Amino acid sequence: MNLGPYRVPLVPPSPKPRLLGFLVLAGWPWLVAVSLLELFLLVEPTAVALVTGELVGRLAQGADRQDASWSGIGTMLALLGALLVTGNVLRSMSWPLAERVAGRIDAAVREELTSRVLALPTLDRVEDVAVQDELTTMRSPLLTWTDEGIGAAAVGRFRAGLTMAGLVTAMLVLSQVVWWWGPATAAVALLLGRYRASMWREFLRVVSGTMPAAMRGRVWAAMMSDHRDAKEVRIFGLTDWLQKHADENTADAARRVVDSRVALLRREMSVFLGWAATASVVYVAVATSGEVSVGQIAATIGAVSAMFVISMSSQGEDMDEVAMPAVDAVTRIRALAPDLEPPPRSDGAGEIALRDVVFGYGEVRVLNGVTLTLTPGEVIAVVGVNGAGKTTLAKLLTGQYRPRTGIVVTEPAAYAVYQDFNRYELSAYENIRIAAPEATREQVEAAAAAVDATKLIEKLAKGWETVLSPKYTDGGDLSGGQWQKIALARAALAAACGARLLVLDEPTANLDIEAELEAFDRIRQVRGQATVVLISHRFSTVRKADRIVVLSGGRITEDGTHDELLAAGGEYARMFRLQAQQFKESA
Ligand SMILES: Nc1ncnc2c1ncn2[C@@H]1O[C@H](COP(=O)(O)OP(=O)(O)OP(=O)(O)O)[C@@H](O)[C@H]1O
Repeated sequence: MNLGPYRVPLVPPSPKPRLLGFLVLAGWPWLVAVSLLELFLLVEPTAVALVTGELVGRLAQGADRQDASWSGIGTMLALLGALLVTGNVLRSMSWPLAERVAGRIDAAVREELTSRVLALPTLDRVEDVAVQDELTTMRSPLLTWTDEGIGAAAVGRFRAGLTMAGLVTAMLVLSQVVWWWGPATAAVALLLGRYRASMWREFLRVVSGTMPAAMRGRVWAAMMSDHRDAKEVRIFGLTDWLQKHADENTADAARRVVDSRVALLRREMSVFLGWAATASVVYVAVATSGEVSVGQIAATIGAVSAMFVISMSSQGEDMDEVAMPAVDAVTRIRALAPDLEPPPRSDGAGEIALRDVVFGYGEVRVLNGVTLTLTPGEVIAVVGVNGAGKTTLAKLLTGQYRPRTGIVVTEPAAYAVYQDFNRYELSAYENIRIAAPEATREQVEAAAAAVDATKLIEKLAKGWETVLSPKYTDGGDLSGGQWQKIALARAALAAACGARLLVLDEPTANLDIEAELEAFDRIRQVRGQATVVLISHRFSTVRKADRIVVLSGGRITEDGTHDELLAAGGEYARMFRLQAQQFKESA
């Protein structure tokens, strides 16, 4: 079934993603600093060659005439010393500075994307597979073995662009002797540099190709030691099986990387030999040209080695290869069209209602014309088989999804406890306070007391301050039911702090029957003015609601009190009797 353009599609990149465009995120002072430093370092080898040539020339002249101009030689020596010292100092700063600039770019990209995702008003956009894919791709280069992201690629590309300045300077020195020597040697340098860059690209492609196997290996290996997986790994005797999979995947990835690295080393040797041959030809040509001074010979030797250093130093294109999918992903996330309409909000009269609401995930329609009006302050239960769309309905009621068609009027002051509520690695106190960060200590403690969670918290190693995770020393690991009490305490706190709509999506599934009934009674007491929507498969609790609706086939098919629905003899009555029968039989 085609549901039409339910989501605003991701717009293809326009204009084309441009790596260098990310540089501005580092800030202009940093860019100027990198530019000046890199330009100096690129020109410095040639400047050293020139000064050396001049120095050697003067020394030779002086030796001939037995009257060396010592002041000129002294100046040249001072200049050479200054160049070498400054060059070495700046060279040691080059890498840290580039890293800093790259880090600033990556941080700015992360910050921007986080705020873009947070700005998406409804959850369906965040849950969109395409958006999640883009976010994963965007983050992935930061996780690869190269540890390089968009920032490093942009800086690399920028530095590669600057190398041309270095090459031109060295070329001019070489051309002083015979004009075409400069361009000819620079052409060879460029070709060899490009060949080397293409070899590295090939290597990176192989490494990227091994990432899935390496990741799989890591996942298998992690399952053997993860405390959550440990119980099944042991009971099913999976250790050897997992180890085999982990080894196979890791070994395969490692072998491909090593083979590729060896091939790369061999090819790099050929580049170096090629350059050695080129340099030899130039040296022989200079030495045999006859009309060249000793100084020019020295300058030529320096310029040739400067060209080699410059052409080999550029890693820019290699980094492009790793980062381009991320650059592409960032461009597409930036192009995410803003939502056309804001999420549903209250009309101010406290009304909460859905009218002819249609909603689906992708092509699959889940709600197919739901109409439901909640009376302020009532406790309404929603029942239905697994997958009927109860949680989906809850997310529409809390404004987290927008209906495809139809109208949702809801209460902005809404709070929900879903089945898969978050278990924050925070203290017990913070785990409850998170529902209303402005709450006072008294309110948090009262909320815990309201759902009978105080005792369990006080028994923890550090009481309220115990981090609720076994990963920490003195951390606490709660049972499923105990965690649900924490989640219910959040709901109680939200109600105490002004929530007008509480959605409880199977919040008591892990509690025993007695605890569940008690929890439900307590929530009723502390909810204040809030309307409560309860989703549950337990009819012992459901029957206590003021009203019950049945969700079936994407619609509300039954609506009434427990007694009314039993008397109607529909699906509710059938489900209720089935559960009641099971209880009788097992009693
Ligand atoms: N984020 C999602 N993306 C795609 N499909 C989804 C998503 N969430 C739910 N669904 C699908 O929508 C349907 C309704 O799911 P929902 O969770 O609303 O049902 P439910 O009535 O709460 O089920 P249960 O009683 O098992 O909790 C299911 O078929 C489910 O697979």
